[in-house]
Amino acid sequence: MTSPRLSVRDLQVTYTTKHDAVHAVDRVSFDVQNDEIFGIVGESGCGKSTLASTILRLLDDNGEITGGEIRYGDWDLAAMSDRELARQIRGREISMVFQDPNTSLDPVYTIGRQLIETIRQHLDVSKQEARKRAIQSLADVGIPSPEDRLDDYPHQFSGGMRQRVVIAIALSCNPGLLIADEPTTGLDVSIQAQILDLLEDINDNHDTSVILITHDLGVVAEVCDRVGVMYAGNLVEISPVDVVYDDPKHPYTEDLLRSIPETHEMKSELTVIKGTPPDLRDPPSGCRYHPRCTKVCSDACETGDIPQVYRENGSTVRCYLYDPAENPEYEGSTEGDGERPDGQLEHPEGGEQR
Ligand SMILES: Nc1ncnc2c1ncn2[C@@H]1O[C@H](COP(=O)(O)OP(=O)(O)OP(=O)(O)O)[C@@H](O)[C@H]1O
Repeated sequence: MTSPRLSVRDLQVTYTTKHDAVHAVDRVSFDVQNDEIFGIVGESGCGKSTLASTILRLLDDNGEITGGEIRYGDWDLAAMSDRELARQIRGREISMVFQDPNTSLDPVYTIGRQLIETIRQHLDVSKQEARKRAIQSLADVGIPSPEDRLDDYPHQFSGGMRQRVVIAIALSCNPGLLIADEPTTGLDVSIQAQILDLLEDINDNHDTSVILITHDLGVVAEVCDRVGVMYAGNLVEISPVDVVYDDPKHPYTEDLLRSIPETHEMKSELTVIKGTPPDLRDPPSGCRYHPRCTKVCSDACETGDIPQVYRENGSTVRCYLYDPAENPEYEGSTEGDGERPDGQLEHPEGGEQR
Protein backbone atom coordinates (compact mmCIF):
# COMPACT_ATOMS: atom_id res chain seq x y z
CA MET A 1 0.00 0.00 0.00
CA THR A 2 1.43 3.42 -0.89
CA SER A 3 1.82 5.97 1.89
CA PRO A 4 -0.04 9.23 1.63
CA ARG A 5 1.85 12.17 0.23
CA LEU A 6 1.06 14.26 3.30
CA SER A 7 -0.10 13.15 6.74
CA VAL A 8 -1.21 15.72 9.26
CA ARG A 9 -1.85 14.48 12.77
CA ASP A 10 -3.37 16.30 15.73
CA LEU A 11 -2.11 19.64 14.48
CA GLN A 12 -2.59 22.62 16.77
CA VAL A 13 -1.75 26.21 15.90
CA THR A 14 -2.04 29.19 18.21
CA TYR A 15 -1.58 32.90 17.57
CA THR A 16 -0.46 34.95 20.53
CA THR A 17 -1.85 38.46 20.67
CA LYS A 18 -1.27 41.16 23.26
CA HIS A 19 -3.96 39.87 25.60
CA ASP A 20 -5.05 36.49 24.29
CA ALA A 21 -4.22 33.27 22.52
CA VAL A 22 -6.19 32.46 19.35
CA HIS A 23 -6.62 28.70 18.89
CA ALA A 24 -6.87 28.83 15.11
CA VAL A 25 -6.25 25.13 14.38
CA ASP A 26 -7.18 22.51 16.92
CA ARG A 27 -6.26 18.82 16.67
CA VAL A 28 -6.61 18.60 12.92
CA SER A 29 -5.76 15.29 11.22
CA PHE A 30 -5.98 14.35 7.55
CA ASP A 31 -4.07 12.68 4.75
CA VAL A 32 -3.53 13.82 1.20
CA GLN A 33 -3.01 10.92 -1.16
CA ASN A 34 -0.70 10.81 -4.15
CA ASP A 35 -2.39 12.49 -7.10
CA GLU A 36 -5.39 13.58 -5.11
CA ILE A 37 -7.02 17.02 -5.08
CA PHE A 38 -8.07 17.56 -1.48
CA GLY A 39 -10.37 20.50 -0.85
CA ILE A 40 -10.63 22.40 2.44
CA VAL A 41 -13.81 24.44 2.91
CA GLY A 42 -15.43 26.41 5.69
CA GLU A 43 -16.72 29.87 6.56
CA SER A 44 -14.38 32.81 6.88
CA GLY A 45 -12.20 32.69 9.99
CA CYS A 46 -12.42 28.92 10.43
CA GLY A 47 -8.67 28.43 10.06
CA LYS A 48 -8.29 27.33 6.44
CA SER A 49 -5.47 29.73 5.54
CA THR A 50 -3.75 29.12 8.86
CA LEU A 51 -3.78 25.40 8.15
CA ALA A 52 -2.41 25.94 4.64
CA SER A 53 0.36 28.27 5.80
CA THR A 54 1.29 25.96 8.65
CA ILE A 55 2.15 23.12 6.29
CA LEU A 56 4.95 25.25 4.81
CA ARG A 57 5.53 27.03 8.13
CA LEU A 58 4.69 30.39 6.62
CA LEU A 59 2.71 31.53 9.63
CA ASP A 60 2.70 35.12 10.80
CA ASP A 61 5.37 35.80 13.42
CA ASN A 62 2.89 35.51 16.27
CA GLY A 63 1.69 32.07 15.08
CA GLU A 64 3.11 28.88 16.51
CA ILE A 65 2.60 25.14 16.10
CA THR A 66 1.64 24.02 19.59
CA GLY A 67 1.19 20.33 18.85
CA GLY A 68 1.05 17.61 16.23
CA GLU A 69 2.95 16.39 13.21
CA ILE A 70 3.06 17.18 9.51
CA ARG A 71 4.59 14.20 7.73
CA TYR A 72 5.82 14.56 4.17
CA GLY A 73 7.99 11.65 3.06
CA ASP A 74 10.50 11.07 5.85
CA TRP A 75 10.22 14.63 7.09
CA ASP A 76 8.14 16.06 9.92
CA LEU A 77 7.60 19.60 8.66
CA ALA A 78 6.37 20.68 12.08
CA ALA A 79 9.72 19.84 13.64
CA MET A 80 12.22 20.76 10.89
CA SER A 81 14.41 23.82 11.25
CA ASP A 82 13.36 26.78 9.17
CA ARG A 83 16.65 26.64 7.29
CA GLU A 84 16.17 23.00 6.38
CA LEU A 85 12.60 23.68 5.35
CA ALA A 86 13.71 26.48 3.04
CA ARG A 87 16.44 24.30 1.53
CA GLN A 88 14.57 21.02 1.11
CA ILE A 89 10.87 21.69 0.99
CA ARG A 90 9.60 25.16 0.06
CA GLY A 91 9.29 25.61 -3.69
CA ARG A 92 10.95 22.28 -4.29
CA GLU A 93 8.78 19.60 -2.71
CA ILE A 94 5.81 21.75 -1.76
CA SER A 95 4.73 25.01 -3.41
CA MET A 96 2.03 27.44 -2.54
CA VAL A 97 -0.20 29.66 -4.66
CA PHE A 98 -2.09 32.50 -3.00
CA GLN A 99 -5.25 34.36 -3.94
CA ASP A 100 -3.52 37.49 -5.20
CA PRO A 101 -0.80 36.77 -7.78
CA ASN A 102 0.65 40.23 -7.17
CA THR A 103 1.84 39.20 -3.71
CA SER A 104 3.92 36.40 -5.26
CA LEU A 105 5.43 38.26 -8.21
CA ASP A 106 8.04 40.96 -7.97
CA PRO A 107 6.94 43.83 -10.24
CA VAL A 108 10.49 44.98 -10.96
CA TYR A 109 11.79 41.73 -12.45
CA THR A 110 10.79 39.94 -15.64
CA ILE A 111 8.89 36.74 -15.12
CA GLY A 112 11.73 34.90 -16.90
CA ARG A 113 14.17 36.07 -14.26
CA GLN A 114 11.80 35.11 -11.45
CA LEU A 115 11.24 31.66 -12.91
CA ILE A 116 14.89 30.99 -13.66
CA GLU A 117 15.98 32.16 -10.18
CA THR A 118 13.44 29.87 -8.51
CA ILE A 119 14.60 26.92 -10.58
CA ARG A 120 18.31 27.54 -9.92
CA GLN A 121 17.68 28.10 -6.23
CA HIS A 122 16.30 24.57 -5.91
CA LEU A 123 17.86 22.55 -8.71
CA ASP A 124 21.47 22.17 -9.65
CA VAL A 125 21.09 23.13 -13.31
CA SER A 126 22.84 25.52 -15.71
CA LYS A 127 21.30 28.86 -16.63
CA GLN A 128 20.52 27.49 -20.06
CA GLU A 129 18.79 24.42 -18.66
CA ALA A 130 16.85 26.59 -16.20
CA ARG A 131 15.71 28.78 -19.11
CA LYS A 132 14.51 25.70 -20.98
CA ARG A 133 12.61 24.57 -17.91
CA ALA A 134 11.14 28.05 -17.46
CA ILE A 135 9.79 28.01 -21.01
CA GLN A 136 8.37 24.55 -20.48
CA SER A 137 6.68 25.61 -17.22
CA LEU A 138 5.02 28.56 -18.96
CA ALA A 139 3.91 26.26 -21.77
CA ASP A 140 2.54 23.77 -19.20
CA VAL A 141 0.26 26.40 -17.73
CA GLY A 142 -0.98 27.52 -21.14
CA ILE A 143 0.90 30.78 -21.68
CA PRO A 144 1.02 31.31 -25.46
CA SER A 145 4.46 31.95 -27.06
CA PRO A 146 6.22 31.22 -23.75
CA GLU A 147 9.69 31.96 -25.07
CA ASP A 148 8.68 35.49 -26.08
CA ARG A 149 6.96 36.16 -22.75
CA LEU A 150 10.02 35.44 -20.60
CA ASP A 151 11.18 39.03 -20.94
CA ASP A 152 7.85 40.55 -19.96
CA TYR A 153 7.13 42.08 -16.55
CA PRO A 154 4.17 41.00 -14.39
CA HIS A 155 2.13 44.10 -15.28
CA GLN A 156 2.22 43.04 -18.93
CA PHE A 157 0.01 40.03 -18.11
CA SER A 158 -3.73 40.01 -17.37
CA GLY A 159 -4.90 38.93 -13.88
CA GLY A 160 -5.69 35.37 -15.01
CA MET A 161 -2.38 35.10 -16.88
CA ARG A 162 -0.50 36.42 -13.84
CA GLN A 163 -2.05 33.63 -11.76
CA ARG A 164 -0.90 31.15 -14.43
CA VAL A 165 2.62 32.57 -14.17
CA VAL A 166 2.53 32.11 -10.38
CA ILE A 167 1.40 28.52 -10.90
CA ALA A 168 4.21 28.04 -13.45
CA ILE A 169 6.74 29.22 -10.85
CA ALA A 170 5.15 26.93 -8.25
CA LEU A 171 5.42 23.99 -10.64
CA SER A 172 8.84 24.73 -12.06
CA CYS A 173 10.64 22.30 -9.74
CA ASN A 174 8.02 19.57 -10.07
CA PRO A 175 6.71 19.64 -6.49
CA GLY A 176 4.91 16.66 -5.02
CA LEU A 177 2.32 18.92 -3.43
CA LEU A 178 0.79 22.21 -4.49
CA ILE A 179 -1.18 24.19 -1.93
CA ALA A 180 -3.56 26.65 -3.56
CA ASP A 181 -5.22 29.10 -1.16
CA GLU A 182 -8.28 30.63 -2.83
CA PRO A 183 -6.45 30.75 -6.18
CA THR A 184 -9.48 31.82 -8.19
CA THR A 185 -11.12 34.32 -5.84
CA GLY A 186 -11.28 37.70 -7.56
CA LEU A 187 -10.97 36.29 -11.07
CA ASP A 188 -13.94 36.43 -13.40
CA VAL A 189 -15.92 33.24 -13.85
CA SER A 190 -14.47 32.08 -17.17
CA ILE A 191 -10.89 32.67 -16.01
CA GLN A 192 -11.76 30.91 -12.75
CA ALA A 193 -12.84 27.86 -14.73
CA GLN A 194 -9.60 27.90 -16.72
CA ILE A 195 -7.46 28.02 -13.58
CA LEU A 196 -9.44 25.13 -12.08
CA ASP A 197 -8.96 23.14 -15.30
CA LEU A 198 -5.27 23.89 -15.02
CA LEU A 199 -5.13 22.56 -11.45
CA GLU A 200 -6.84 19.36 -12.62
CA ASP A 201 -4.42 19.05 -15.49
CA ILE A 202 -1.43 19.52 -13.15
CA ASN A 203 -2.85 16.90 -10.84
CA ASP A 204 -3.40 14.44 -13.70
CA ASN A 205 -0.18 14.96 -15.59
CA HIS A 206 2.52 16.02 -13.14
CA ASP A 207 2.20 13.59 -10.23
CA THR A 208 1.39 16.60 -8.06
CA SER A 209 -1.15 16.34 -5.27
CA VAL A 210 -3.15 19.49 -4.63
CA ILE A 211 -4.66 21.00 -1.51
CA LEU A 212 -7.27 23.50 -2.60
CA ILE A 213 -8.48 25.97 0.03
CA THR A 214 -11.75 27.63 -0.85
CA HIS A 215 -14.96 28.89 0.66
CA ASP A 216 -16.77 27.89 -2.52
CA LEU A 217 -18.41 24.46 -2.47
CA GLY A 218 -19.09 24.79 -6.20
CA VAL A 219 -15.34 24.86 -6.81
CA VAL A 220 -14.92 21.78 -4.63
CA ALA A 221 -17.61 19.91 -6.53
CA GLU A 222 -15.90 20.69 -9.78
CA VAL A 223 -12.33 19.61 -9.12
CA CYS A 224 -11.77 17.90 -5.76
CA ASP A 225 -11.62 14.18 -5.01
CA ARG A 226 -12.23 14.58 -1.28
CA VAL A 227 -13.08 17.50 0.92
CA GLY A 228 -12.32 18.42 4.51
CA VAL A 229 -14.84 20.72 6.15
CA MET A 230 -13.39 23.13 8.72
CA TYR A 231 -15.32 24.79 11.48
CA ALA A 232 -13.77 27.01 14.13
CA GLY A 233 -10.34 25.45 13.84
CA ASN A 234 -11.59 21.84 13.72
CA LEU A 235 -11.81 19.55 10.74
CA VAL A 236 -15.32 18.26 11.37
CA GLU A 237 -15.82 16.07 8.31
CA ILE A 238 -13.75 14.49 5.59
CA SER A 239 -15.74 12.98 2.73
CA PRO A 240 -15.33 11.96 -0.88
CA VAL A 241 -16.78 14.73 -3.00
CA ASP A 242 -19.27 12.45 -4.71
CA VAL A 243 -20.63 11.52 -1.28
CA VAL A 244 -20.68 14.84 0.54
CA TYR A 245 -23.28 16.59 -1.60
CA ASP A 246 -25.79 13.75 -1.42
CA ASP A 247 -25.14 12.58 2.08
CA PRO A 248 -23.38 15.15 4.29
CA LYS A 249 -22.70 13.78 7.74
CA HIS A 250 -21.76 16.60 10.07
CA PRO A 251 -24.61 19.03 10.81
CA TYR A 252 -22.26 21.89 9.86
CA THR A 253 -21.58 20.37 6.43
CA GLU A 254 -25.30 19.96 5.95
CA ASP A 255 -26.00 23.56 6.96
CA LEU A 256 -23.17 24.86 4.80
CA LEU A 257 -24.55 23.04 1.76
CA ARG A 258 -28.03 24.32 2.45
CA SER A 259 -26.78 27.87 2.61
CA ILE A 260 -25.05 27.86 -0.76
CA PRO A 261 -27.37 28.36 -3.71
CA GLU A 262 -25.27 27.16 -6.59
CA THR A 263 -24.29 23.85 -5.04
CA HIS A 264 -27.58 23.27 -3.35
CA GLU A 265 -28.75 19.89 -4.54
CA MET A 266 -30.76 18.95 -1.51
CA LYS A 267 -34.50 19.20 -1.62
CA SER A 268 -34.96 21.39 1.43
CA GLU A 269 -35.10 25.18 1.26
CA LEU A 270 -32.12 27.45 1.09
CA THR A 271 -31.28 28.71 4.57
CA VAL A 272 -28.67 30.88 6.16
CA ILE A 273 -26.78 29.31 9.07
CA LYS A 274 -27.90 31.16 12.19
CA GLY A 275 -25.23 32.94 14.19
CA THR A 276 -21.56 33.32 13.33
CA PRO A 277 -18.46 31.21 13.89
CA PRO A 278 -17.12 31.67 17.43
CA ASP A 279 -14.31 33.90 18.58
CA LEU A 280 -11.33 31.57 18.57
CA ARG A 281 -9.82 33.32 21.57
CA ASP A 282 -12.51 31.63 23.62
CA PRO A 283 -14.19 28.87 21.61
CA PRO A 284 -17.23 27.04 23.00
CA SER A 285 -16.65 23.93 25.08
CA GLY A 286 -17.57 20.54 23.66
CA CYS A 287 -18.22 20.57 19.93
CA ARG A 288 -17.46 24.08 18.72
CA TYR A 289 -20.54 23.97 16.48
CA HIS A 290 -22.98 23.11 19.27
CA PRO A 291 -24.30 26.68 19.82
CA ARG A 292 -25.46 26.79 16.18
CA CYS A 293 -26.26 23.12 15.72
CA THR A 294 -29.87 21.97 15.29
CA LYS A 295 -28.97 18.34 15.95
CA VAL A 296 -27.46 18.46 19.43
CA CYS A 297 -27.98 14.90 20.69
CA SER A 298 -26.26 14.71 24.06
CA ASP A 299 -24.82 16.72 26.93
CA ALA A 300 -21.48 15.65 25.53
CA CYS A 301 -22.05 17.98 22.54
CA GLU A 302 -21.85 20.91 24.96
CA THR A 303 -19.21 19.68 27.34
CA GLY A 304 -17.42 16.62 26.00
CA ASP A 305 -13.89 16.52 24.78
CA ILE A 306 -14.36 15.43 21.20
CA PRO A 307 -11.12 14.18 19.75
CA GLN A 308 -12.68 11.05 18.26
CA VAL A 309 -13.83 10.73 14.74
CA TYR A 310 -16.32 8.22 13.50
CA ARG A 311 -16.56 6.61 10.10
CA GLU A 312 -19.86 6.28 8.38
CA ASN A 313 -20.44 5.21 4.79
CA GLY A 314 -17.28 6.64 3.33
CA SER A 315 -16.99 9.73 5.53
CA THR A 316 -15.00 10.54 8.62
CA VAL A 317 -16.90 12.78 10.96
CA ARG A 318 -16.21 14.40 14.30
CA CYS A 319 -19.67 14.42 15.85
CA TYR A 320 -21.43 12.65 18.70
CA LEU A 321 -24.39 11.88 16.42
CA TYR A 322 -22.32 8.92 15.22
CA ASP A 323 -21.39 7.71 18.68
CA PRO A 324 -23.81 5.02 19.92
CA ALA A 325 -22.78 5.86 23.49
CA GLU A 326 -24.04 9.44 23.14
CA ASN A 327 -26.80 9.04 20.58
CA PRO A 328 -29.04 6.03 21.26
CA GLU A 329 -30.83 6.59 17.95
CA TYR A 330 -27.66 5.91 16.05
CA GLU A 331 -27.58 2.34 14.91
CA GLY A 332 -23.96 2.14 13.98
CA SER A 333 -22.02 2.25 10.80
CA THR A 334 -21.48 -0.55 8.36
CA GLU A 335 -17.81 0.38 8.54
CA GLY A 336 -17.38 -0.39 12.23
CA ASP A 337 -16.34 2.18 14.80
CA GLY A 338 -13.21 3.04 12.78
CA GLU A 339 -11.72 5.59 15.13
CA ARG A 340 -9.28 6.73 12.52
CA PRO A 341 -8.24 10.34 12.49
CA ASP A 342 -7.04 10.48 8.91
CA GLY A 343 -10.22 10.33 6.92
CA GLN A 344 -8.58 7.93 4.53
CA LEU A 345 -11.32 5.91 2.99
CA GLU A 346 -10.35 4.23 -0.21
CA HIS A 347 -6.95 2.87 0.86
CA PRO A 348 -7.11 2.59 4.63
CA GLU A 349 -3.64 2.26 6.08
CA GLY A 350 -2.96 0.05 9.04
CA GLY A 351 -1.30 0.89 12.28
CA GLU A 352 -2.22 4.52 12.59
CA GLN A 353 -5.14 4.30 14.93
CA ARG A 354 -4.91 6.16 18.17
N1 LIG B 1 -1.66 36.85 12.82
C1 LIG B 1 -2.77 36.58 13.49
N2 LIG B 1 -2.90 36.95 14.78
C2 LIG B 1 -3.99 36.64 15.50
N3 LIG B 1 -5.06 35.97 15.00
C3 LIG B 1 -4.99 35.58 13.72
C4 LIG B 1 -3.85 35.86 12.89
N4 LIG B 1 -4.10 35.34 11.66
C5 LIG B 1 -5.33 34.77 11.71
N5 LIG B 1 -5.85 34.91 12.94
C6 LIG B 1 -7.14 34.37 13.43
O1 LIG B 1 -7.12 32.97 13.24
C7 LIG B 1 -8.42 32.50 12.89
C8 LIG B 1 -8.34 31.72 11.59
O2 LIG B 1 -8.03 32.63 10.54
P1 LIG B 1 -7.76 32.14 9.05
O3 LIG B 1 -7.39 33.34 8.24
O4 LIG B 1 -6.85 31.00 9.07
O5 LIG B 1 -9.22 31.64 8.62
P2 LIG B 1 -9.79 31.36 7.15
O6 LIG B 1 -10.76 30.25 7.29
O7 LIG B 1 -8.67 31.19 6.20
O8 LIG B 1 -10.56 32.72 6.83
P3 LIG B 1 -10.76 33.43 5.40
O9 LIG B 1 -11.60 32.49 4.58
O10 LIG B 1 -11.46 34.70 5.76
O11 LIG B 1 -9.39 33.65 4.83
C9 LIG B 1 -9.32 33.74 12.83
O12 LIG B 1 -9.95 33.86 14.08
C10 LIG B 1 -8.33 34.86 12.62
O13 LIG B 1 -8.83 36.08 13.15
